[in-house]
Amino acid sequence: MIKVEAVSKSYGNTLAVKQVSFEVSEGENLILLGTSGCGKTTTLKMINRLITPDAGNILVNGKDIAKEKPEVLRRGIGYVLQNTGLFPHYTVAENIAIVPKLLGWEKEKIKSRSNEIIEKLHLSEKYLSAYPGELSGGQQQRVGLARALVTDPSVLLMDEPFGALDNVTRTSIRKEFKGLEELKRKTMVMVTHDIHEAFELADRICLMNKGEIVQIGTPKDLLYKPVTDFAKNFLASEKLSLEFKIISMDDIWDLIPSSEPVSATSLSSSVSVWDVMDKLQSAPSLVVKNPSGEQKNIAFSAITEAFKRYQKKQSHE
Ligand SMILES: Nc1ncnc2c1ncn2[C@@H]1O[C@H](COP(=O)(O)OP(=O)(O)OP(=O)(O)O)[C@@H](O)[C@H]1O
Repeated sequence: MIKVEAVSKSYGNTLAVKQVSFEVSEGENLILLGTSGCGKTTTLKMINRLITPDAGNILVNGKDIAKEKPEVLRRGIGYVLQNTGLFPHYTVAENIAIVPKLLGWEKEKIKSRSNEIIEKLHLSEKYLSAYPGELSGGQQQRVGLARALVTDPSVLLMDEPFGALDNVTRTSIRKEFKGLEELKRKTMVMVTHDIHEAFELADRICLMNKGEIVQIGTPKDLLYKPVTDFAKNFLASEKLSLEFKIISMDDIWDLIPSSEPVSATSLSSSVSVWDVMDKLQSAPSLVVKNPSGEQKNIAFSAITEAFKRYQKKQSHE
């Protein structure tokens, strides 16, 4: 659990972070989102004491971090840096082994855990002896994540973890990231300026502007209940595509007419409207099943109609 209480930081005359407070529950992924220079990275780096706040308190797992030795604190917090931050003259195995070595792990334990984490992140073991420069951007990103996860820390901080990747790699790695078992129990704070990334990965989003928090809430809160014009305008140009991605078939289930299923295979109703519409490009209809086992046959007209009605309902709430 992470608790940030009224934290501020200035660089000379620049007030980079002003009275920022938030909590991240165990197992939650909070994403700091905002325009360039709004204080996201400074906020993140204060959580592992890479930057010292001028005022306020930060607690990690109940302990005031100001009272802990920075190096001890950092060994317990996974950190994925912008542009991976891998040491170019260390092999992949050596990069991954940095924190385990500091913790005094036996050689064999380092080796077996490195192999395990590399496999979980879908990287071949053959890369362990390679140097970062010999890997693609996506592979380097996986190594950065492996290095942060190797000691299985309960807290993970990530600064634009997919920032250096091209759009196609970024989208696919993001999907994979979402499904990673190793990340399911982690308490995470992630920085991004990419709205779609934030909406796809966050449990809650902390929208920042000029060093201050504008709004903290679920993706749906931000879309349907923006608290200021800034929040509304920040998302305006992407609103429709974000809605397609965060509205699930569960959300619109009751708005879709019942019908007899016409296929033996079915999709889970937890999928997004976007995913179903994507699949409907190559099939006239498909069957979706909800958690109680009810199945509905979904065609393009039914889903668009239900989606429109859902949008209307939200705007009236
Ligand atoms: N070391 C520093 N010295 C002086 N000013 C700094 C320093 N680091 C950050 N700043 C300034 O503090 C403000 C917040 O910077 P920060 O990097 O936290 O923002 P950010 O939202 O992460 O931006 P970006 O997305 O561009 O990385 C900016 O105005 C930035 O120029």
